Amino acid sequence: MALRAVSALTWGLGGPGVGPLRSGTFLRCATQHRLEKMPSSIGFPEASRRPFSSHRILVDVDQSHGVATMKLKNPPVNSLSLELLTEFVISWEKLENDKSCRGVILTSNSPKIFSAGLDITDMYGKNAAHYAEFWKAVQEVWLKLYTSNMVVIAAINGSSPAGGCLMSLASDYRIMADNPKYTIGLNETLLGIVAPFWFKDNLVNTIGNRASEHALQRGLLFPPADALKIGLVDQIVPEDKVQSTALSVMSEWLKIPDHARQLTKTMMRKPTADRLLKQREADIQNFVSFISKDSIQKSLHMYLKFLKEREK
Ligand SMILES: CC/C=C\C/C=C\C/C=C\CCC/C=C/C(=O)SCCNC(=O)CCNC(=O)[C@H](O)C(C)(C)COP(=O)(O)OP(=O)(O)OC[C@H]1O[C@@H](n2cnc3c(N)ncnc32)[C@H](O)[C@@H]1OP(=O)(O)O
Repeated sequence: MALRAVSALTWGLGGPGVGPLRSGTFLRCATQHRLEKMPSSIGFPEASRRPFSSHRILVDVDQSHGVATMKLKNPPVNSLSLELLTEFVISWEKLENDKSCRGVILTSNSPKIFSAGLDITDMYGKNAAHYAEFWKAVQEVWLKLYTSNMVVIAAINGSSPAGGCLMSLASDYRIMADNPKYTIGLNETLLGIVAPFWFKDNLVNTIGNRASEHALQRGLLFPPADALKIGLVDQIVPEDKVQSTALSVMSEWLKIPDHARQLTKTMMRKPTADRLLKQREADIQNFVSFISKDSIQKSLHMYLKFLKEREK
């Protein structure tokens, strides 16, 4: 009972839009008290777990530690379809509105693939209204992730091209499974398409201008060790340690008082998010006209054909 009161006060102080810190020392002690009890593996005690799910998103909230694990579940390759993106936003808002949730670990339910990126079939052979709705959903997911008040850790347990890489980039910290078969990067040019300015901004903010120029123009997909070298991921760990590492990194991040971390995150990220927010509609129109071009549709058709016919 006593612990519950302390936790509620701590989270109340740290939640979004709350007043100034009353006692930094108390907050730190209370937070640490809770975090010391955080398990180093996924085995949350049943009583404090509150799972919820939709067709393509599985969420498990560990209420006693204020950490949710969100898993993408869209077989076979976790492509980011309009349906998945829509369900993602609904689940995300639920977590944002849950004062007890301070951090989210974003991962995949499929072995070997974090996410194959945007669902190409949502960008091919559809009408302008569909493309517009799809792109708005892509923007929304990125904005939610990039500007979240919660600590977001990407536990990248498989390949993560293009849109999958973007979701990782929008997180606060990236941990990738150290398997050379997996790759991560913004490979849009290989499909004959172009990463929009806000994908590019997020990449530049993460790995710098020169490395981004190189990576983006060539559509490079990096194996984990190379991704670590250029700072595209923060840590690589054996495959079976991705989730436990994410939990222990999360416990470190959650030692920082929420309001101070959140204000700092906003200071760092707001200009980039605002750049999209200021021209959101124009960005949608730009996408629709770009993706509707015959030449681009032809490129996507060829790429889908290549994916289906290539040797495995
Ligand atoms: C000045 C600026 C001007 C203009 C800019 C304006 C606007 C911007 C315009 C566009 C921006 C778009 C940004 C796009 C972002 C993206 O994310 S595009 C998607 C890129 N993704 C990829 O390239 C990954 C492709 N997939 C793979 O490499 C592999 O599938 C995999 C490594 C992920 C997994 O490999 P395997 O396990 O071997 O699985 P398969 O390859 O057999 O795949 C199974 C099945 O799934 C289908 N599939 C794979 N990826 C996708 C996908 N992204 N979308 C839809 N479907 C996909 C694949 O074809 C197989 O289908 P079947 O053969 O089973 O039918």
